[in-house]
Amino acid sequence: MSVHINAKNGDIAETILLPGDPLRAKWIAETFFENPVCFNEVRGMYGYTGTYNGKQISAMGTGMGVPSISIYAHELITEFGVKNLIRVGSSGSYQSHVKVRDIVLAMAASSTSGVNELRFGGADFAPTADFNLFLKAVEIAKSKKIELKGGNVLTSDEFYADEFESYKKWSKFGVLCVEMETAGLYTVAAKHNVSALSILTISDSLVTGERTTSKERETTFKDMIRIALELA
Ligand SMILES: O=P(O)(O)O[C@H]1O[C@H](CO)[C@@H](O)[C@H]1O
Ligand SMILES: O=c1cc[nH]c(=O)[nH]1
Repeated sequence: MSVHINAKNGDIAETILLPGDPLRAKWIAETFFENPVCFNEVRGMYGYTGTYNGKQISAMGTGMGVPSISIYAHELITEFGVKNLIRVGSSGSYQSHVKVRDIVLAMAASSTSGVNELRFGGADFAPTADFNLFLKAVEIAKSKKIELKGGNVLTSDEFYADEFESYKKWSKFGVLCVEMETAGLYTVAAKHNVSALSILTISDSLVTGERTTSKERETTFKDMIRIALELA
């Protein structure tokens, strides 16, 4: 048992899927896992372990933002021995060629979060995906004929930016989309020498203003989850 996770040693698999929304973790477990068992309800941050194709696998919510995912990633790694942390999140597009419902693999995460500036005394740290998980995700997607995009994403500390137009600077430098956790996840994984990958589904576009309905999101999220499940 750790400060925020009420589980015993062995309750959590080496590979865990990490959506921001704890109800998405419950949905993943109930939809895709065989024999899902809930290991955490502390703060309503549901965590489940089951099997998929005979392999043990877990899913747990992380909450929103770098501090929240950093707490859960730290405890999962240091207290429960988790080795592969796969974020399965939603994201807003910054590019006209990145369409609503597309799936993006975050190769790296730029950030407006101050955590790494503090940690590295003002110097930059480039949070990056685990190369092997990235390659494996590409192969899985190919075999399932699921199209992917890959590149730099922005991990923002703001969901409601003061200046909407500020996204255009990132867009100009090729950043594909915005979300709120990947830079934190990749940094904590790097610190503890374990593997992490963020798979993101585009839920809305800052360029066109388009948004998916919750029903459409469920279907497209399924493709992202089908890739993530096979990374175990
Ligand atoms: O859908 P999730 O995984 O929560 O991800 C995105 O959605 C939340 C904002 O609505 C932020 O957590 C952002 O990163
Ligand atoms: O963090 C997020 C997630 C989806 N869409 C956004 O605009 N931001």
